[in-house]
Amino acid sequence: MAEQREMKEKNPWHRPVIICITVFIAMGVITLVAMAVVQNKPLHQKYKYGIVLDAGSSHTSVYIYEWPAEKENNTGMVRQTHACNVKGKGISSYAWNISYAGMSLRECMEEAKEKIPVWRHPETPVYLGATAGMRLLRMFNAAVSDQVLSSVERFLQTYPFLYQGARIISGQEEGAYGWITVNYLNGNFRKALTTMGALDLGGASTQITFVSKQEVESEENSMLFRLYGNDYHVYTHSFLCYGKDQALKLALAKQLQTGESQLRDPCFHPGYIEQKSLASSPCVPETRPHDSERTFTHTGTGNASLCQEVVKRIFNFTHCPWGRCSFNGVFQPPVEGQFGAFSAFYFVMNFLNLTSDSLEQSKLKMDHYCSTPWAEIKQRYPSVKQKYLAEYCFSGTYILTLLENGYNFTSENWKDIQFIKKIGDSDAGWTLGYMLNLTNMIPAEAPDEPPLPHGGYVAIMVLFSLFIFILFLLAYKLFGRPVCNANKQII
Ligand SMILES: O=c1[nH]cnc2c1ncn2[C@@H]1O[C@H](COP(=O)(O)OP(=O)(O)O)[C@@H](O)[C@H]1O
Ligand SMILES: [Ca+2]
Repeated sequence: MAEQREMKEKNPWHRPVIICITVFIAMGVITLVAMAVVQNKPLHQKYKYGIVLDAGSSHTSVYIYEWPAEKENNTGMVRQTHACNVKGKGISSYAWNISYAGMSLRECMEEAKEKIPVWRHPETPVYLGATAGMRLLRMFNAAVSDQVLSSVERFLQTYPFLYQGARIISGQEEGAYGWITVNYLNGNFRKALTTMGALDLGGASTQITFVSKQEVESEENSMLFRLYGNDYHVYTHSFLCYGKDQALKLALAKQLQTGESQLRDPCFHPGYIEQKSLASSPCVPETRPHDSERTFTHTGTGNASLCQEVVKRIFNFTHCPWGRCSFNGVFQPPVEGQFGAFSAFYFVMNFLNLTSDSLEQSKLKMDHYCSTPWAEIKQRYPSVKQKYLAEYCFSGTYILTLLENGYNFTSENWKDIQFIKKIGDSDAGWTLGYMLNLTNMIPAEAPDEPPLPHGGYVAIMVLFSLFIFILFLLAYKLFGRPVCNANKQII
């Protein structure tokens, strides 16, 4: 007994002070590793900002984007933090009131000044891109469209941001940047996944953009992007005058061709009656000289199938100089894959509750909706803007016709169209893609990334420290006593 006690006392592992020291060392290792790892993380995320103004035909929106400053070239980092709708109409409507075009942006730009930290103002880029409304104005009167752009330019330059220009973007750019936006936000580039097509419906133009495995026969519809180490052969087309507001003008002009002053229109609800005039625009050329403002009485008859016949007449399906066409002699390969349909595609289909219906169900619902009397519609939706409300029967029918007869979607692939407004926090639209491109934020080649994300690295370090600690304990249990026993045998 006395020998045993002596042995225990000689074995240092049996002393409580040594046990305590071991535990403290192990805990110290864990704490040190954890602290070193946490300390390596940047102190706090510093954000950078960018502002893009979408000067559309119907109105202007101001978008603010932010991204972590040290992750500028990592794709998937940019997100929309704020959107502001400019009151009033689009900048092209200031053609005869030019000095107010810039001033109209004041409220939203003041908001941007408040939302972005002051110290970031001088390095925050501001871009303005104008779309089909300004394209039409330029066709109508190039000098006036230049003056409108100068007015907004002068105004934007009074702000403390880094002004990067105001210009009319091409239809090709509008389509391509919309496609970049939806695929960037869905993380498709980073993961080298198959991409999603983009369908954008505005007031004055509409865009279709998707990756096609088939050859793109017409050069003007073909774009090549190298993003994140992958090549994308993209088909894109923008139809000027086929946004929903100009398409309505085309449909009215077609029906007014007979020269009557009374128009009985199946695309408007029964009981709808308004005095209107149809001003000539580059989309609706004057059919008769000296007849630039045709006034007429517009009455609704509410019949969706007849409306579809009217809408079909604004497309030319017979002339096609290529292997295959969408309409108006424009080449289009067969649609393939998933599509995101945004802006007015979403507003209209969402209002009509058609975002998750089949093509057949959508047509049946449109029959019912269009034949509902105007008085009942107004009563049912008292808070909806009357201009939108009056036009939803036309707009819904136009969308179904454009997608089915124009782009050749079928009952089978209708489910591949997702009507979307936002992806995460960011609106689907061309603006984000535009900014990503101009700031070179999507690299052509994939940058080298650390093998582990920061969180995973911390977890592994802590687990390893724990593992070492447990090994210490085990070693004590296993080797502490046997040493005594061995000594006993020798004795
Ligand atoms: O809440 C809504 N309901 C229906 N249509 C809407 C709503 N908000 C916007 N819109 C429509 O979306 C379209 C937006 O077009 P935009 O102004 O972007 O023209 P653009 O892209 O052809 O230049 C317009 O036709 C506008 O009337
Ligand atoms: Ca638009």
